[in-house]
Amino acid sequence: MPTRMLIVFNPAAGARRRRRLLAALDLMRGVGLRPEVADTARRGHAVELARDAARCGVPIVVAAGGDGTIAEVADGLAGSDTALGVLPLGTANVLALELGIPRAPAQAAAVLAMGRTALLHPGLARHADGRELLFVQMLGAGFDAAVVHNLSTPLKRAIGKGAYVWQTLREMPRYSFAPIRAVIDGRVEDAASVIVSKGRLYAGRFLLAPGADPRLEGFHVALFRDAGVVAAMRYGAALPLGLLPRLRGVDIMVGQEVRLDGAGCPAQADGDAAGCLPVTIAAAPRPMRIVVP
Ligand SMILES: Nc1ncnc2c1ncn2[C@@H]1O[C@H](COP(=O)(O)OP(=O)(O)OP(=O)(O)O)[C@@H](O)[C@H]1O
Repeated sequence: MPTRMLIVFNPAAGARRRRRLLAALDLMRGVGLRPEVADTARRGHAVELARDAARCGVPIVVAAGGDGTIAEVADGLAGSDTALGVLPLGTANVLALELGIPRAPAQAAAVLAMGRTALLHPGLARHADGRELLFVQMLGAGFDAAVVHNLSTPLKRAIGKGAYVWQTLREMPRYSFAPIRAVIDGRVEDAASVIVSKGRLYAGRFLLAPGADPRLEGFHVALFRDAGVVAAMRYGAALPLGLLPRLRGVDIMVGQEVRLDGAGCPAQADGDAAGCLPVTIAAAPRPMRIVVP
């Protein structure tokens, strides 16, 4: 009996991604899978689609998109026995890179057909109004979140990662660099920006937190101590060179529970805007299974 599988796809992501999805679907059918596709109609819809599929006992729900879509599908599957699959069709695909999930449709389909799973430990951010947000890769507060909040989606669809570079250059002269207070398992730390990471990588293949692994519990918290344009330029230049974790003014701490405070400071989770501080971050109540190579 072929394995049932729901593929959750964001049609707003463009015709090129639809073509890559169709190629993957053909290959999946060829290796005995029975994929059904559900298109999202709006932001947040992937949570509902995944939750409904899990209630119906679908064994695997595949997020066909980037980290934002993966986080929404993971949110919908939380607490169920349905495994999360990934077809990396996003702009940065950080979780897929982290776990070695291939981008090419043929190889990605083969991974789903094998169905080997690992445990994934998502993070859960709680806002002051009680709203909760699940994330699989990272939550950023401060400068990188300002970039995400003000990023133009049409530009991102048109030029991909270049849109982040463009927006970073636009934010540098105008971002306020308001101070952030991080409380990591009770230790108080001050920073200009903070990234609470589940994984090693950031913004693609760039090294942020050596030793971090989304298959393990806990968080690596990168504290960017220095404020201002010059510091932001140093951090931005060190990232693609792989030097960020060793850079003066960057400290990485490990913890299980993180509280971030900073009046009006923007937050982003898995590359999507996630309101403002304060937030409290802890492990999601239950780990989940993810299909891996
Ligand atoms: N039908 C839709 N219309 C508008 N937005 C949607 C729709 N479906 C999903 N979205 C939103 O689009 C966001 C971005 O999608 P996704 O993360 O898959 O691609 P990406 O941003 O290009 O990839 P990456 O996270 O790797 O940069 C998702 O977080 C989701 O909330």
